[in-house]
Amino acid sequence: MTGPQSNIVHVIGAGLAGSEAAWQVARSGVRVVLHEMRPTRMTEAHRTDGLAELVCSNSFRSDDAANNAVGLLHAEMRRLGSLIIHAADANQVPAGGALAVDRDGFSAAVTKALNEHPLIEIARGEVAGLPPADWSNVIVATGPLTSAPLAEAIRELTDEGALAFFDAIAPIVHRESIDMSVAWFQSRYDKVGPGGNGADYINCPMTKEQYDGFVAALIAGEKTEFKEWETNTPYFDGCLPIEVMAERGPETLRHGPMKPVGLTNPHDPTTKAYAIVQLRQDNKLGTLYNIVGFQTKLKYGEQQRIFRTIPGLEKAEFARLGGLHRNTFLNSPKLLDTQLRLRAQPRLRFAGQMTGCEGYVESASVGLIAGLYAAADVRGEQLASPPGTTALGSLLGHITGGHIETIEPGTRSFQPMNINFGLFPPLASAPTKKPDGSRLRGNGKTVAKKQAMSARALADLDRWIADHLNIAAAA
Ligand SMILES: Cc1cc2nc3c(=O)[nH]c(=O)nc-3n(C[C@H](O)[C@H](O)[C@H](O)COP(=O)(O)OP(=O)(O)OC[C@H]3O[C@@H](n4cnc5c(N)ncnc54)[C@H](O)[C@@H]3O)c2cc1C
Repeated sequence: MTGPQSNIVHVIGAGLAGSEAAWQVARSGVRVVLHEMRPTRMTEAHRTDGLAELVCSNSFRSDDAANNAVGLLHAEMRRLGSLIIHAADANQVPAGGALAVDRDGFSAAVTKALNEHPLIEIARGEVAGLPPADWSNVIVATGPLTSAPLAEAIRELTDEGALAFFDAIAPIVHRESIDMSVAWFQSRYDKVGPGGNGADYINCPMTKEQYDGFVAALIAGEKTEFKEWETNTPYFDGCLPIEVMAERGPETLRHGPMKPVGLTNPHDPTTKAYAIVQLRQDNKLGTLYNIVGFQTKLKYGEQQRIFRTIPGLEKAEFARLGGLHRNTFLNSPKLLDTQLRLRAQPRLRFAGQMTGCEGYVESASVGLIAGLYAAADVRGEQLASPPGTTALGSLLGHITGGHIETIEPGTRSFQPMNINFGLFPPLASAPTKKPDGSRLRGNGKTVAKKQAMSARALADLDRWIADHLNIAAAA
């Protein structure tokens, strides 16, 4: 493509995020070059040269916009003219309440739409390092398996610890599902760290019998195997899976993440716990807590079964489960501004899983907003961020600032996250009554809360679209 580079957006990577970003840029009337390295170079997981290839499952998860956060994100993306959701809708296969697709039909539809758009040029070839200096408006959407030369160049631009090559994810629990008649708030030795108040952790006590049973369950629990290409990536610096620690000896965890020192159980102050599991606040809202040091390769079902044996977590609801796999992503809350631009080099904007979201839909949604931001830049405008009450806005909030750094210095704690209601700001007043005036109880309350959050999100998104975008919201 010839012409002044300042009028062109370059998108690197035509996966879920890059394809959506390119579509949104072009839809805004701005020219775009979409760079994709396949088929010249493949990632370890992609198999085709199709754009927006789904590397694993064919599901975009729940399509229930009223009760499920990812379903709500689908609805928001439909209102914003998403190519990815449109192609998914057009290539649906039956999957109950989920939006699942025929993967080949889906990828072919995305490829066709991008190929046929007059403002989009598709350039096949790897961007093997930092983009040329005259590319003034770039979206990097190269995904969890970004090719090595580009990943290395980005790492040099940031700093040693700012670009991760591995997820070592500890499970994250919804705060309201923790039984505080068993657990309690306290920091070890009541230490007040930066931003803390001396009672920053939730502690769950264990007796010797409970601890021994827990260690045995970790060792016996079914694990996910590493893929062959993952075994070559180093991950052992300070993020050993909890079951590997358990295998090293029965006392290892009691001297590691489960040490019982510096903590007193206010529910039973005279009894010393044999081991203590700690949970640390994970988002500014205080709605999510991660289980400290519990990164794991246990299968998801096993994690729920075993972690619910921890006193206080019997009814734990998990916002995400633990894991360990190859994933290239930025420490975005530090490195990116609210417009997803790299602070160190603002011509580079990031999108997709590299920003620290997780999942096909989330990656595409971050591509969508990155495309709108980039197109606004070309017009010399700045697009206001979507409201934090929307699914898109709350996900962006998590990526660019909502996550809190750990209160002990040194450990990097930002981890990729699926959209979930824990990322949304609480309602000004939670519903307490049904439409017939009777009181809501138990699960009914949770359902009503989610529905109220979803309704608030869609109303706020429609207002934002009317105020800031030159398109009509499609219901
Ligand atoms: C093995 C694996 C399985 C996963 N399974 C699921 C799942 O089942 N469900 C789910 O919701 N999420 C899954 N994910 C997580 C995530 O949702 C997907 O990886 C998703 O595709 C991320 O979207 P993206 O656009 O950020 O990256 P991608 O869709 O991976 O797109 C990145 C694109 O950039 C290209 N590229 C890379 N480097 C360069 C370069 N230097 N120059 C030019 N092009 C480049 C790649 O070829 C690719 O096409 C999985 C991730 C992995 C790694």
